[in-house]
Amino acid sequence: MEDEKPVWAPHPTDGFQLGMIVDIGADALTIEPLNQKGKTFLAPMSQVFPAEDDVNKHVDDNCSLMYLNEATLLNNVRVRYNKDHIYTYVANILIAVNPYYDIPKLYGPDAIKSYQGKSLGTLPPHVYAIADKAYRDMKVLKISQSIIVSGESGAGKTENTKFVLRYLTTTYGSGQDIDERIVEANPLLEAFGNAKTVRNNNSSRFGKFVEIHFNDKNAVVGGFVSHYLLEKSRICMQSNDERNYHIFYRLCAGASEELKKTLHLNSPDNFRYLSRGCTRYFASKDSDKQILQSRKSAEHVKVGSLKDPLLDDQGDFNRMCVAMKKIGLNDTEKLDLFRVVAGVLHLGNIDFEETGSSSGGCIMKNQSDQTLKCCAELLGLDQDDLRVSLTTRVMLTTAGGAKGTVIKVPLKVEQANNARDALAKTVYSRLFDHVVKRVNQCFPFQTSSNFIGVLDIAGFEYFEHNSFEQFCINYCNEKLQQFFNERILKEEQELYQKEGLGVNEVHYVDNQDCIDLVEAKLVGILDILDEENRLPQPSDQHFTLAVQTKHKDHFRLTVRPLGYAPFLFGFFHSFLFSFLSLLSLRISSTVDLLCGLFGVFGNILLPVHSVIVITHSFCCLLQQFFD
Ligand SMILES: Nc1ncnc2c1ncn2[C@@H]1O[C@H](COP(=O)(O)OP(=O)(O)OP(=O)(O)O)[C@@H](O)[C@H]1O
Repeated sequence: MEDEKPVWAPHPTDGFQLGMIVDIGADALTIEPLNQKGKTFLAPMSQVFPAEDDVNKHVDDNCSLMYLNEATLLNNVRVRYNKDHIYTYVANILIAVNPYYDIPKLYGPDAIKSYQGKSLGTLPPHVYAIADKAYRDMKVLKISQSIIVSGESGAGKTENTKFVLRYLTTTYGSGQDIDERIVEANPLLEAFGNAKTVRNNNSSRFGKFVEIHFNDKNAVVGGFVSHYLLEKSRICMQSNDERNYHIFYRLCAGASEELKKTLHLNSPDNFRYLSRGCTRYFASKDSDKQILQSRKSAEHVKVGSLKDPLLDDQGDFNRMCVAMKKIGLNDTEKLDLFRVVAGVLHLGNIDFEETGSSSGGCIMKNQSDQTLKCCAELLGLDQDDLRVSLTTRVMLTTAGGAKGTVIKVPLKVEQANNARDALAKTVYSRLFDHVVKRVNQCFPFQTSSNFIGVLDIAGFEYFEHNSFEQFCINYCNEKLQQFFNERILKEEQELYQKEGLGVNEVHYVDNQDCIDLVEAKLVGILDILDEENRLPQPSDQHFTLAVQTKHKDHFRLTVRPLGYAPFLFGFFHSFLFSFLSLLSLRISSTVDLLCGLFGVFGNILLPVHSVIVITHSFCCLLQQFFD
């Protein structure tokens, strides 16, 4: 840091603030903020950074900053964001800050045309430039390329993924309807796999890897979508402000009277799987008027519709039907999909009660008879089979004279409720698998030379109540981060060394220990979990104890005192929930990763793969900084 020059010093709420160093202590600096003359504060030396000469100037690429540190980088992105330049490079990584409104002409046909064949850096940073670079690399190197889109919920991953797909199909498509089909598949996937959460009205609750395939002339010939980790818990339960998957509401709001009758539909608050969350529809002032009062929940009638410029349940239902037709689904297939969706809703309304007999089992409540009938009819099941499957479990005798005999053991009410919910989750997730499979059949290809893949998966998640799903998502993100570490930091540094470049070693947080904790053979959490699963009487307590014993004092593991533990759950299926509230894994943060990346990218060579990094935590920090 140079004398008499402003510095960035930490600010408790704003991230960083500009100030002058007025005194240097043993470990701390005394800072006088530029906008509060006479007021000073102490800041740790390691958290004070030199500022650029002109803090209002911005650069397209963070690597062009004179001083590369967390504060200059944040400031550069902030200044750009305020001018609607939402994209910034870090070499060939792209940072995107979600503008939450349509920036005029940013993605239009002229913009698409202008990025075609242009090297990175010749035009302002853009997601189209990354897509074009991937295409050119694929063409020149004859190697398939991948674009990783990473960031927290609501950061804009899915929107940017869609821009990449649109760019590639528009610019390098064959001009046939296959290009349109690839783009049209999105509304269908989003209807079944997206939901309103507290952070994002259109949150993808599944991860996907979309491949755009090219022939030997490098023209688009087809696509393929692989999907991961659909959030199943949402099918049966959502928090107050969240909703189930869009399709449920779209069907209730948009189905014709005839379809509504066929599917025995009603307003969302009549279904258990919808009524515990938010039951309002997304609608504009006009479309709200078109939805019949009888289809609206009491909450919707009282408070009004949910508002989002991109979402409208009734209109989206009609758009989805058009998209289904465009990608080749006929009316029968369409109706079959809707029948399963409605069947799941009716399944959730089935109730049980104790029989009062000595067997201790339960029966279906009389009032559920009609619901059972609808559900069985919609799902194509025999009513009695469904009733028996929900109220009993099958046991095979393994010893004695009657070895292999099937015995039906009656379930208690709570067990039957669990069986019902498990069936609903399985049916819906199989339906989602089917939707993806059907979408894939819509853009088939005979041969393909190479592909460009776009990975769009949920970023790190940490809620007040975390379930097994958060555990899996975070584990996946740790693996992704390790890939970054290996691919970008470690390999690049090895290359520098090999080539004798005198570049200082860049230290980064290695998360191998975190990954080992989860996946190591025998002692990893997943193996311990499998082991617990095999016990005749698995329990939360025993599992938690096993993890604690095997990983005493592990840096990544926080163990709550046992007396505090919610060991009330009697059934095995739920033990993970209590386990997760007992042990919290300290995950490596995306910000750590970014700092690692930014630390080295001033010197880095271009890697083969293009990478987009979108960080929401980073955006939150920025937001504070901006206010
Ligand atoms: N480039 C953009 N321009 C305008 N609005 C945007 C842009 N990117 C995102 N948005 C807005 O932000 C919302 C959230 O974006 P998106 O669904 O892509 O986030 P995400 O990172 O995929 O979140 P999740 O992980 O929850 O699926 C979008 O519905 C849209 O309203």
